[in-house]
Amino acid sequence: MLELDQVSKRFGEVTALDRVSFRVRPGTMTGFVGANGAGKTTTMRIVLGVTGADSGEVRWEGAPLDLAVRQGFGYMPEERGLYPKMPLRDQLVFLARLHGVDDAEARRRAEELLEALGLGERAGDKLDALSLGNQQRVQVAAALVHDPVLLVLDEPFSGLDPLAVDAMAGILRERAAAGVPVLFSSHQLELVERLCDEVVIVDSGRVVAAGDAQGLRRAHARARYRLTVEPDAGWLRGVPGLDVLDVDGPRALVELPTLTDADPGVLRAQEQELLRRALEAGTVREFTPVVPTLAELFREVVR
Ligand SMILES: Nc1ncnc2c1ncn2[C@@H]1O[C@H](COP(=O)(O)OP(=O)(O)OP(=O)(O)O)[C@@H](O)[C@H]1O
Repeated sequence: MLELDQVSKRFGEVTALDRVSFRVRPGTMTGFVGANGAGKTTTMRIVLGVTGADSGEVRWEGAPLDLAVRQGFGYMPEERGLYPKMPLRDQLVFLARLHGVDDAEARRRAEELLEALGLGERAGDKLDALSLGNQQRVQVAAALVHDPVLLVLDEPFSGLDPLAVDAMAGILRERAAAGVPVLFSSHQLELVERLCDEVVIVDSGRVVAAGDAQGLRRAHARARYRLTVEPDAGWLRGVPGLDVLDVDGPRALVELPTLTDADPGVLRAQEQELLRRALEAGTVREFTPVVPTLAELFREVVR
């Protein structure tokens, strides 16, 4: 497991990271989200040792990181760092060799990865002869070629078409399923929601929410319900304290004034009161809690 413990970093007057703490567990895909400049790249660079932290600690399996441990990590940096004029196979072999993999094994892995990424036939082509999406696949191959114990990827999905997104997602999922903790940053919240077990949300260098994606969506949002009350749900607009997000004939989407992780007694009382009013107003066909999307959670915690 990777652990960040109170990691802080300043660049002159700018506080890039302010006591950032979170964990990336074995076998999980963790999505790292935050607005531009929130501190994602800086965090990843500190994990990989590209940048040093001012204070705090990063640990792997409970021990502070050193060069040997970092050698075992796989990193896809934001500034894609491969050689445009070098054939794909040669780049991957070279990178694996840098990580201490012997030549025969490096060749075997390079071929296997290129095959798995649908680039087997392009192994002898130069990187700059490939489309952007295919270059991105090679970038991820470069992060994987030494069979890393941890994967850290900065925006691996940016610029990919839907098919390439699926291919990339499949590769990352497979690594996670093999027990590798996977941390990746993305601005595509629907994608993060679809792929991740855990999410970490940063805002201005601080972690504002972290943990199980489903649980966070529930805990950080206001209690929301889909209501269908025949013949018409317009009366909901007159209920004090109720936020009516949408009404369409008998159907409505409403929010109680309470967070879903508030005192369960308070929440239940508000729910019952709403239901009582609905039963008075007509025939209740539907009264269902609605879990907000990750994008909605993001807007709620990043203000
Ligand atoms: N080398 C540097 N020198 C000065 N300031 C820096 C440097 N690197 C990052 N910063 C600043 O630190 C803050 C965090 O930047 P960082 O690149 O980590 O954000 P990010 O979340 O990755 O953003 P994006 O989504 O735009 O990639 C920003 O205010 C940025 O301007």
